[in-house]
Amino acid sequence: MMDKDAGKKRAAEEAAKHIERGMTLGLGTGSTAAHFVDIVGALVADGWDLRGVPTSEATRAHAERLGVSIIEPNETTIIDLAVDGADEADPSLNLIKGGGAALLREKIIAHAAKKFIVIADKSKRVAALGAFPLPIEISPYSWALTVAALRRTLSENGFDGAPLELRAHDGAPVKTDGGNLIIDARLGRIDDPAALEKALAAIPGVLECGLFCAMTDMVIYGDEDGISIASA
Ligand SMILES: O=C[C@H](O)[C@H](O)[C@H](O)COP(=O)(O)O
Repeated sequence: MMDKDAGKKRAAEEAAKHIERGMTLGLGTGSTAAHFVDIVGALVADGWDLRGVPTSEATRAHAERLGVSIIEPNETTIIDLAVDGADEADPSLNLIKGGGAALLREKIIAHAAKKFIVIADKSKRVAALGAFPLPIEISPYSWALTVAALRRTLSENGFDGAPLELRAHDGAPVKTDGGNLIIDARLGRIDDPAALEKALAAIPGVLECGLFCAMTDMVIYGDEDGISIASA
């Protein structure tokens, strides 16, 4: 059986080749991005001048433990390189993200970065997005109204009756770092992710969805035997 963690680590090592001294780095969230944060920490320990903009409180704590200087998102408008994991990636480099509930901050940072590299073990590579339930971050204010609007928009986009679940842990709704809620939408195959991303973004109360379309410069997949790269 493939050791997924070895693939994640290899992909992170390959992405680290794009780091240059003096860079401000967008630091992603999740088990794959954590390998990249480890490498950034090792470079800083070696004396490299690097700064990190974290996409979650978990990543902030991890980077701080390693001595990486943290830049608040409001303190810079320049992010040289952002590196993050993904839950699925298709051949056009469209992604589903948000399995770890960090999608809103991740998307802000990925969009702002001059270069956005995704790192993943090979199990994340899919022919079409959608087997992974689509995370949708919504405001807790009047969330029932937002979910009703979400159902209408999904129906108009060919996903009539798709099961929607409020993400919960130990019986309580999961709150994102920004205090929002996550709806996981079981859509099945998404033929036009860009159109769906746009439609979902138009719903008041939807803060972001986990579709990241036309944003990724490169996906680096790793497995035990090596890496493969898909570029835009
Ligand atoms: O919200 C979480 C992020 O989008 C993660 O990057 C994504 O879920 C992948 O996580 P992992 O690398 O742990 O599979």
